[in-house]
Formats: sequence, C-alpha cells, structure tokens
Amino acid sequence: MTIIQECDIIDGIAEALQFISYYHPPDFIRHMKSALEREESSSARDAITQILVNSRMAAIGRRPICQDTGTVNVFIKLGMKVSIASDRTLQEMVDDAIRRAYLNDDNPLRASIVLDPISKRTNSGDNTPGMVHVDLVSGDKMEIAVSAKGGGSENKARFTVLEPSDSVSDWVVKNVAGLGAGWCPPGILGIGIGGSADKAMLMAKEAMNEEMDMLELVQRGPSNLLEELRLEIFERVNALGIGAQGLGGKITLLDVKIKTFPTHAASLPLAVIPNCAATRHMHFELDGTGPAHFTPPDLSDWPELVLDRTASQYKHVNLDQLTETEIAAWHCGDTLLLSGTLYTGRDAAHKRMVEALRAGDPVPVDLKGKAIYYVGPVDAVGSEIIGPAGPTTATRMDRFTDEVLGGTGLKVMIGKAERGKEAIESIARHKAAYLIAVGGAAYLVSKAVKSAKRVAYNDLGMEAIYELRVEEMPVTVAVDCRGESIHTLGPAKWRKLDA
Ligand SMILES: O=C(O)C[C@H](O)C(=O)O
Repeated sequence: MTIIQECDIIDGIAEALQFISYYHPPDFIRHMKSALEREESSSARDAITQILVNSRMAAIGRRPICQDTGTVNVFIKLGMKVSIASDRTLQEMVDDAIRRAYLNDDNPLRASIVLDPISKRTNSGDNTPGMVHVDLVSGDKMEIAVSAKGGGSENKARFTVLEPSDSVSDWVVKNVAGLGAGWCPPGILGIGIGGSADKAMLMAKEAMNEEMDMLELVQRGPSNLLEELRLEIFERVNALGIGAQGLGGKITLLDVKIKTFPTHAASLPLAVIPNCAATRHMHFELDGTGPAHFTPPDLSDWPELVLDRTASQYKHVNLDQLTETEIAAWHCGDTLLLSGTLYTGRDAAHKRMVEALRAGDPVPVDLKGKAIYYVGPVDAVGSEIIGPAGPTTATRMDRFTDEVLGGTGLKVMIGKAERGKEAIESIARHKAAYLIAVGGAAYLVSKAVKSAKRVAYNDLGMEAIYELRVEEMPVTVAVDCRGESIHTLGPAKWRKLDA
C-alpha cells in the first residue's frame, strides 16, 4: 500500500496551477509557431504573432498568459493500492490548492467563479470550487491532470447524440463553422465519441489535454481509423477559412484530439469542446515518496518575434478627442493604436447599466463620445499598473448594445469575436464602431495601460468598471460605422470553395 500525504496533493496542484498560468506547454508553442509559418493572411499572422509574443512575455514575467485564468479541472487516476493520509475529501484538498494558487502574492490569478449560477452570481473570491473527477484504477500511484480552462472556449462546448450511421465529421465541421471566434482560435478541438452523454463530455475534456502531435500526423499520414478522422476534421475545419481570432485565414485548428468509448447500439453520443490560445494543463504523478517537481521550460522553445507597429501599419487615435468624422474614416480591417481614456465593463456591469437606463437613472460613468473595453483584468502586482487584461467575448454584450449606445452616447466598443446582426445594425445606426484586441494576448495588451482606477460597481470584483489610460493599444476595426464586419469578410475571403 502506498501512502500519499495530503500536503503533497495540495502542493502539487497549487504549484501546477501557478506553472500553467504563465508557461504554455512546449508542444503548443511548436504547433503555434508552425501555424505562423504556414499562415498567409496578414491579419491572422499579426494575431498569431501577438499570441506568441505574449506567451514569451508571460513566461519571462511569470504572469498569466490570459486574464481569464480559467476554471480549474482536476482529473485524478487513483491507484487502488493507494491510501491518502487525510480526513478530508479530494474536493476539499483541490479547493485548498486552488485558493493557494489563485491568491498567490507574487502572481495572483483572476477569480472567475461565481457561486450561485442562477441568482446573484456572487464571485467566490478565490476561484473555488474546482471541477474534480476521480477514476479508481489499478496500481499504487496517483496520477493528477490539472487544467485551467477559459470561459470563452468552454462556452462553445457542443453535444449531440447522432444516429449510428451519421457522419461525425459532418456534424463537427458544421458546428465549428457556427462557433464564431469567441473560443479564440487557433486552438484544439477535444472530441468525445461514444459512451453516454456525460461520458462523451468528459472524454472531450480529457482529450484536449493530450500531447499535441498533429504536425507529426500530417507528415507521416494516418495509420488507423481514428487518425483518419482526426486528420479529416482538421483539414475540413481549416478549409472553412475562419483563421486566428476569426479574422480569416488558413489556420483555425492546431490539433484535433479524440477519445472513444463503447456505446449503446442505438446511439452515437458526440461531444466537442474547443480549447483556446490559452491552452494550459499539467500532468504529474505521486508515488508516496514526496511532492511533484516541475521543470521550467527552456525559453529557446519560443520564437523571438518582433511586432510591426510602424505608422504604415497603424493609424494613431486619440480617444479623448473622438469625433464622428474620425470614426467614419475607419474601415473594417484597419489597424489602430489607441491612446487616451477608456472605461472597462463586461457582462455584469452591462446588466447593471441597462437596468439603470431602464429605470431612468444615469449610468455611473459618462460614456458620451467615449470607448468601452470589454475586459475583466487580473489584479496588478508589484509595479504593474494592471494585471493581464485581454478582451472578453463581445458577442455576449450584443443584447445590451443598442440600449447602451442609445442611452449613453458611447461611440466605441473594444472586445473580441464577432457581433450579431442586430448589434451590427445598431452600431451602424449610432455611427459607432467595434474594435478587437487579440484574445490570448492579455499580458501584452496590459502593457499599453498607463493608469487604472476602479470607478464604479466595486462589488463586482474583476467585473467592476475601471477608468484606464492607454498608450498605443493595438486594435483592429472589426465593425465599422457602415456595418461591415471583418468576421464576415475575412473568413469569406479565405474559405476554400469545396469547404
Ligand atoms: O472571462 C474572460 O476574461 C474572457 C472569456 O474567457 C472569454 O473568452 O470571453
């Protein structure tokens, strides 16, 4: 019988969570670097470059790759010959580890979990609880897989039960085509096929954390049915032309991972979960001899890239002197460097602002002629002005857009991913614009912030409204005041005719 100490479990998970918050796995870097080499769309190349530059900066600075430091998932394979020296449950141990990792003084991570999903949605304050899955297996060891999964990509999880003769590939391609860019492509698809509804979802989640090997698979060719399916989905999804951040391009997927399990003769359960550019996971084993140790990656794994911020690429914009004439001169796809004041606000702040407007009350900040950035930043540490602060999915703000534009005089929104038809019509009607920053480049974006203070809705934590002063914050015009959308035009240009 192997005896594993409670402290080794907690220390290992806490350390793994800190580690994965700033180090991308080397296989992910290798696949992203290859995507940059193969991509031909210049806007998608710029987005991938920002993701890689951000990743290297995060590794050097030991600060989160993405402001969404994720929901913690812990998969435990517990050997039947293991005894854990503790009176507490595994859930309690995992939550202790999360608390320790997310409230770490040197690298605090963002608390994103709300306790009561259907009522007040109060933030738990320490990112607990984690999602814990335990499998009892043979043996005398404990294998632990820890991941921190971003909300934007988790929101795009899809499930169906096909009929046995239906095509898995057709369903996956059709559904990924409809996901939009909120999952921050390029990334990985985790797919679970078979089992039952719950089993398929779990397999999809586990599959996405397997080591990436698509570059090798493409080179050597498939050697079994499963590899054929992986390759088919990979090629068909990439042919859709979605590209990095949905800007249009050749590379949407870096890998496709599939797990299968026996199922009922009447059913073909199928679950798909995409993983974003902030792919974060760590696997370790405890054998009773002490805690796990993690070796930092070699910085030479990352390419050293330079971002082109020359005037020929970017227009400079003073956010404190925005005029309708200036906004009208922006065209879909233009790249801008923003300087001046902007306000933050995301889901919960928008809900409150719209409730205030409906009650005939003013919103707490004057947004007339101003810009709002959809973001929930990580808290600052040391000399930082703000922690990593990348954009959140703008599509979720669509339901509030018309009332906010009409009720406050707001002119510019900054986020990531596509807007819906009604939001685009509203943007055009109000002669406003929607700009995007690169999701997954949060630490890089935060360096453009020169001052930050919370000015309203303090109780919302990371969802509070901040006033930020930015200098040369890089963005792309995604919806211009004529209602043209880069997320329609870009993919249409890069979609292969037979996709
Ligand atoms: O919560 C966030 O900061 C971002 C979220 O993960 C999203 O992708 O929309």
